[in-house]
Amino acid sequence: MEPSNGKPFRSGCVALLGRPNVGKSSLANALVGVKIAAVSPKAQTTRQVVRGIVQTPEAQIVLVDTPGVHEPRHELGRFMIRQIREALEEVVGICFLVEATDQRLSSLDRRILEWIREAKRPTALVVNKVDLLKSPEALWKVVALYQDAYPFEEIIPLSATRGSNLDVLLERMTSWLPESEPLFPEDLLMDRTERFLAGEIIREKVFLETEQEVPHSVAVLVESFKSPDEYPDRKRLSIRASIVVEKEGQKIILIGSQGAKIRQIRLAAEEELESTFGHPVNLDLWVKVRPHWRRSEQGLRQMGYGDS
Ligand SMILES: Nc1nc2c(ncn2[C@@H]2O[C@H](COP(=O)(O)OP(=O)(O)OP(=O)(O)O)[C@@H](O)[C@H]2O)c(=O)[nH]1
Repeated sequence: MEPSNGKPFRSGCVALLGRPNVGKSSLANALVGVKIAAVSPKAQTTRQVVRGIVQTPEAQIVLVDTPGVHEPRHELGRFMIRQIREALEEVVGICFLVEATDQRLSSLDRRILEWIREAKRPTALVVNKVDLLKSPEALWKVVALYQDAYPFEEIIPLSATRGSNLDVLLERMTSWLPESEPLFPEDLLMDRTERFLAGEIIREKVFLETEQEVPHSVAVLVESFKSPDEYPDRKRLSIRASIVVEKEGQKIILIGSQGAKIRQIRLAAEEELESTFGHPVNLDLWVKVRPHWRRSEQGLRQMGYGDS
């Protein structure tokens, strides 16, 4: 495949890596231009690697959005960490995301830097959330903090939510890619199905509407996903999903007084599903209890978190 400027086409995978909540999924969504991954102010929103595809005239950049690096406390956490390690083997470059307001290197950051050393890939320090900074001096401080710990090839300050400096990041990532035919079909935006995305949108709304341990105990199973073509009046997308929690008490919280909480979640999810898929949506939500599903491999597999 020849791009318009006559240079050979490039294609490859680049990892977005960092602690929970630094904005990896927000950056993936901003670069792809549509939502491919759930975003919330709570740590560990992302649980599975999602690949988002950015197509430019010269290149196809496959962004590998990874779960936040954390100290796992159960099988789900270990599954998330395994995926991150596997992703690092597949990529040709790494974007290490940190926050512009960071004051010191955490133990998680140090662990990530060890993995980066082992991976031996070109790595950019991506300082996200620069919109929160009050002065340019504050940016120099955070850059110096991380630069002292690792010789990054590139330093790119940006804001994923404001969309600033994304073009510079894309340019740098493109320079890492080998000459190659596109890895994915050109019209594809992500490596997951619409059904998967629907489940993630519902789970994101649970994260946004619940507190403490409840969001982390939740899995969403999309039981049925019928596109308008399959639905009798041919105009609505019809989705039935179970929100699975670990304890009866969590189920009561999720349903809320007279069903108020689950209704709020359903309305928020319907609104986003409609704008994502471009059809009116009928969302049927059920809450189920599966004790300790996060603690066993079998429980994880039942919730769709299987090792590929
Ligand atoms: N102010 C500001 N907030 C941001 C920016 N980027 C992301 N955020 C917010 O940071 C929070 C975490 O964003 P996510 O994209 O879910 O972070 P993540 O790194 O994918 O998180 P995990 O799934 O826990 O690994 C959300 O509330 C985002 O809106 C930014 O550029 N500026």
